[in-house]
Amino acid sequence: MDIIFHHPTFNSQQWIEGLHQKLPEATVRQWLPGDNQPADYALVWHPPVEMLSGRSTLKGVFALGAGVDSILSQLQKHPEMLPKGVPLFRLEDTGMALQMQEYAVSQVLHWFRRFDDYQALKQQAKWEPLEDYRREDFTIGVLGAGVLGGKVAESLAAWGFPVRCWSRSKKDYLGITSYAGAEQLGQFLSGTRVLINLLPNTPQTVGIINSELLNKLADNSYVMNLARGVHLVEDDLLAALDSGKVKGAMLDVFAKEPLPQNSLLWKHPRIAITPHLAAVTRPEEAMTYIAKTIRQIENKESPSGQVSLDNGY
Ligand SMILES: NC(=O)C1=CN([C@@H]2O[C@H](COP(=O)(O)OP(=O)(O)OC[C@H]3O[C@@H](n4cnc5c(N)ncnc54)[C@H](OP(=O)(O)O)[C@@H]3O)[C@@H](O)[C@H]2O)C=CC1
Ligand SMILES: O=C(O)C(=O)CO
Repeated sequence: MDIIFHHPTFNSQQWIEGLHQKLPEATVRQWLPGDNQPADYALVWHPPVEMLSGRSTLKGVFALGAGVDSILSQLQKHPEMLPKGVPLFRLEDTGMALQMQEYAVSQVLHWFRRFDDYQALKQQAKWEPLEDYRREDFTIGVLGAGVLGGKVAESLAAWGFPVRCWSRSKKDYLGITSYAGAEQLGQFLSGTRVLINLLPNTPQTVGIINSELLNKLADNSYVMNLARGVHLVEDDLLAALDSGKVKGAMLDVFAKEPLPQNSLLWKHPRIAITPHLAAVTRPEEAMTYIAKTIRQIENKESPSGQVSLDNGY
């Protein structure tokens, strides 16, 4: 079994050795330009078109992350990159859900305990106890209730917050109110105080966090974008912060990354920024999932994690 690997920044040697340990029967190699030797599986992130094109022997392609938007947008331009019938898999959780939970819970608690206000008061050397926020006024709405959104919603519910989620299909998560489809988006937004985005980037979700959506949130709301920068209309967020509709935002992802030096987002006192690391690929967990999935494919079983090319996620 031959496996080819390409990632622009990961340590290839670590992956080659790690995969070989988990799949001793496999020969794993880093793909380099000009390599058109046969391969059964390809592990990729931002793959060059020539790496995959014309590989009729492939049995599966693995995206080395959770979001497959960059691969699918490349596929649109170069459909020959994925020979018909070759399944594309993505990382489902493999350690990312816990990271997302840490990120979301810590920031929600920061806002709930008004640490943002106390930071501002500190700038003025003001000793001023503020009124507590009440959990019942702090409804959290998670856009996207899949592998990561579902786990984030559950972790916030465990802290006693009222939590709701929005997805394409209805969910049955314990203690979480589920809304589904475009027709229920308005209901989901109404009364939501903290909006957390964990949607995939698809034609239906681009620009979804815009002024129309923000205006439907509760007053003094908060926005956390953990999914993709293209979901958020940055100017609309800035306007909502300046009008007072939105009180604060925490952004991990941006339309342009790295976020340009001259972006107004850097300067806004009520926007916190992290450089796209809400959840990163954990090599050990990812390799365990990939090895297990390859075995399932070889045994003609149906593994989970296959991307629906029709749905775009
Ligand atoms: N910032 C970071 O570091 C990281 C960001 N990400 C981002 O997080 C995203 C989510 O990951 P993950 O949870 O694994 O993805 P999933 O595919 O498991 O979940 C996606 C969710 O979004 C819902 N959804 C998709 N399209 C729509 C729509 N048009 N309307 C309503 N709901 C919709 C799906 O609904 P349904 O369940 O009904 O299908 C599903 O609940 C990734 O695509 C990636 O972009 C991921 C990892 C790290
Ligand atoms: O896995 C993903 O989709 C990511 O965004 C990793 O940072």
